Amino acid sequence: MTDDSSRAFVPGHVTGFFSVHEADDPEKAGSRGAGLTLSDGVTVEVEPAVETSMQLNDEPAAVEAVTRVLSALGVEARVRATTDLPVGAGFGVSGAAALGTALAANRTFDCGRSENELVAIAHAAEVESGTGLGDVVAQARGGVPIRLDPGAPEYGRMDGVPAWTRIEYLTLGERSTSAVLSGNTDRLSEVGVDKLVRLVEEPTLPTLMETSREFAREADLLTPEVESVVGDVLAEGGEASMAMLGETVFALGNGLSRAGYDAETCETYPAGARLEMP
Ligand SMILES: Nc1ncnc2c1ncn2[C@@H]1O[C@H](COP(=O)(O)OP(=O)(O)O)[C@@H](O)[C@H]1O
Ligand SMILES: CC(C)(COP(=O)(O)O)[C@@H](O)C(=O)O
Repeated sequence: MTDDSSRAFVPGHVTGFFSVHEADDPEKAGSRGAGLTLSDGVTVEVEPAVETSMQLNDEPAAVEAVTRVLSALGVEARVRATTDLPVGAGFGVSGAAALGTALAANRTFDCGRSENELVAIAHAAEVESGTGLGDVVAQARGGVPIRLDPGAPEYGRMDGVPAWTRIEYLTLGERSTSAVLSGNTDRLSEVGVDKLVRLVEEPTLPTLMETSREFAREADLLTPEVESVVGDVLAEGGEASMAMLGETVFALGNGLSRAGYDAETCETYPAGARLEMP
């Protein structure tokens, strides 16, 4: 790191179920739903540059939400994001990169914004890019977030499942979030609201997993591969579901390895996105 660079860490976030809420103002648009933030996340380093550029795991990369954040702050920067998480697989990597860029750029360039203002900038950038609706506010909160109302901090009401757990995940392939979000989401949203009502009545991890499984099936998002892996975990007495929106299965505890899969391991992340010590 150079003297004038700053670094932030943002947890990954898997959504279990969600409903889409559109609005003209991207700060008011978003999703309601629930998921888990993860100790596996994205580290973002920002330093001043003559012209904006971005790298993801040391390769040149384009994440629209990141460039939108830099434009909103009126700065040109070199952004370096690193992550062990698969990209485009339902872990909110684009939201994490946007939020990490907002936090680190604010410090590097002395932009003088508050945390809520930076979350709002990253949320709006993510919504306008079509790559996510609720990841940024969940990643800013940490834990096992329940998104009661959609939108940036000024609008979105949040709660959480008071829990900590080890998590395993297995990615079978990529799935474009923007392709799903730009299609008809009426049915998906109807099911998502239904599951939210259930989870609010009983805010526990088993209910989160059960409602997530029902959502994936009833909203017609399951693929045969994901369904078969989830079925194997359940058959061994474990809890698993599909990460929205990706070809990814996540399980509580050691559910995937117990079913014979070679899975990645992490845990829920108790806190929200944060700047790191220089
Ligand atoms: N190697 C890559 N694979 C997939 N997406 C990538 C890659 N590099 C950059 N991107 C960008 O990252 C973003 C991924 O967004 P999304 O599909 O919502 O996935 P995620 O669930 O990880 O947030 C998109 O903006 C895409 O253009
Ligand atoms: C499910 C999704 C719309 C996209 O999530 P991802 O593919 O991880 O960017 C998320 O942002 C949400 O609102 O819950």
